[in-house]
Amino acid sequence: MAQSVLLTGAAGRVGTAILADLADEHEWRLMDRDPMTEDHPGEFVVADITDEEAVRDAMEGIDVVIHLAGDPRPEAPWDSVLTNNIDGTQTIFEAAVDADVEKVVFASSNHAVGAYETDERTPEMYRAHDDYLLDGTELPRPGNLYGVSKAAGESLGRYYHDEHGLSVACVRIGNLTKGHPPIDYERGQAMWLSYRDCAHLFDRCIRAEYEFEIVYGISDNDRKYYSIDRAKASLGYEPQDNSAQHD
Ligand SMILES: NC(=O)C1=CN([C@@H]2O[C@H](COP(=O)(O)OP(=O)(O)OC[C@H]3O[C@@H](n4cnc5c(N)ncnc54)[C@H](O)[C@@H]3O)[C@@H](O)[C@H]2O)C=CC1
Ligand SMILES: O=C1O[C@H](COP(=O)(O)O)[C@@H](O)[C@H](O)[C@H]1O
Repeated sequence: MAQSVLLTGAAGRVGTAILADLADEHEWRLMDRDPMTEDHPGEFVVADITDEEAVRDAMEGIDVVIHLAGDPRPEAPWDSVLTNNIDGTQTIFEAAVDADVEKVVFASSNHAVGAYETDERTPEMYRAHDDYLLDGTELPRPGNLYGVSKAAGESLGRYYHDEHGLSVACVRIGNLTKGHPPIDYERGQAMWLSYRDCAHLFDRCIRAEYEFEIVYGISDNDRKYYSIDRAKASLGYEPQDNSAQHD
């Protein structure tokens, strides 16, 4: 059944990947502080996620929120991630609860756990023969302030689930690259997320039933150091791509 979905950060890369495959699958309300130049489904709201009134208006009649908007730069400074990623995400969760939204899907990141990639483990952990695997049950271990902001977003999700009953899925997205895995970048190949697997994974987050989940968002790469078992079991994720097919 088509659901009414609010997609924040719709004009960005992840939003573009989602809409490329799912434009006709759901009823979309798109939100971004930058207007979208290309054709898009549904209505488009130009607003900043830190504008509480605009967010509350955009939340009306929505079943599911996919929250992508934020500063995506691993090197982003604290004032930006505090405003856009932490404060903005809290505004989204609070408004979602007040509007009786059923599910919020939060775009977390590999950088929430980046510091597990120690000098002792790398680069071996990026290779197919290495069996080191994070599965989503480990504690956050950010390697930068951007990663701290993503760990904070996951904690906000846990809180809004436990205290307010919201269904929350946090997707620790790997490296979304269009067409092919990153070239000459072993780490990026290990956490590659193809555009079609990205759209499929977020579609599963819209459709599946869950309480609170943290899953890794990568394709079924031979090199992987993130398990996709939880995404398969709790969401029904069935990725089709593998960076090894592009070697
Ligand atoms: N692209 C990737 O490989 C990965 C992305 N992510 C996360 O996924 C989300 C989307 O990332 P991308 O699409 O790659 O980034 P992007 O920069 O291409 O898109 C982000 C969009 O959010 C909008 N935005 C930013 N701050 C906003 C605000 N305060 N209010 C309203 N709109 C705002 C921007 O205008 C932009 O269109 C981000 O939260 C990022 O941290 C996480 C891991 C990997
Ligand atoms: O969270 C993110 O991760 C991806 C991949 O990280 P990188 O360290 O391999 O660049 C990054 O491209 C993206 O911008 C960021 O939001």
